Amino acid sequence: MAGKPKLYYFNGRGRMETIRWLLAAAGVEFEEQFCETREDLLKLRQDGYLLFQQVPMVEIDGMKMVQTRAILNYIAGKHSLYGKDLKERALIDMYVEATMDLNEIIMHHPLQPPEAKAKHLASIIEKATTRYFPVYEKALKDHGQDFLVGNRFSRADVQLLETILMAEECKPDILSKFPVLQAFKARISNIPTIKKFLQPGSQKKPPLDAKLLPKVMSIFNI
Ligand SMILES: N[C@@H](CCC(=O)N[C@@H](CS[C@H](CC=O)c1ccccc1)C(=O)NCC(=O)O)C(=O)O
Repeated sequence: MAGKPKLYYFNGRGRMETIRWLLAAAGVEFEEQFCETREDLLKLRQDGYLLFQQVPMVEIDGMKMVQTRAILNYIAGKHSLYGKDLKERALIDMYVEATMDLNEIIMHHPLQPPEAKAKHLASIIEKATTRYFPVYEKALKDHGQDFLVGNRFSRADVQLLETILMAEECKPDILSKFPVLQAFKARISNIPTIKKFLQPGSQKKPPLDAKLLPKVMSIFNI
């Protein structure tokens, strides 16, 4: 039996956070090795650990996996979080590609220059409340089931919850017009593996703060 997955990234959310969420939701314990400096990243490259010279990289089942979506797809498939057939997987893919689009905008907010922050925040709120959340609200309302797809817990539920919480960090009352999503958030947060991940002291990371920003910029030369 292979050991625990090992995650290589900086000590923050970025592109690795959704992978942490999915492993935690699946009840899979994992280890982390943090890139604290650019030298740490360069060493991983020199040691041939990074297929495209980038992180996230996850050592899992004898593989050194890179590319966030590929890693997420593997974990979801391995832990039966990817629907029961091709059509359920197609719907799950549509839902999670959209949550990752919104996540992408939110995760780059701390990297915006000060003069662009207000406009960028407004665009996050506008996209979340007009393009994305109405779709999930309607889907859950129309089928009246507990989960987004196939009346069964899947990565779509995990990734939507992660995105809802990130959006609430941007605007605490962002779900005020989405009562079904409010109930969904409470229900999925109560799933034991997720409830544990939401407890203080878990491997869930805080938002990228001003203190960490210079370190991220130097590690990745941005
Ligand atoms: N397709 C791939 C892309 C993976 C990727 O962009 N990795 C980056 C670090 S994450 C990024 C750092 C700043 O842009 C960040 C950090 C914080 C928030 C958002 C992104 C990297 O390794 N940059 C070194 C280089 O590209 O030379 C995948 O989905 O996995």
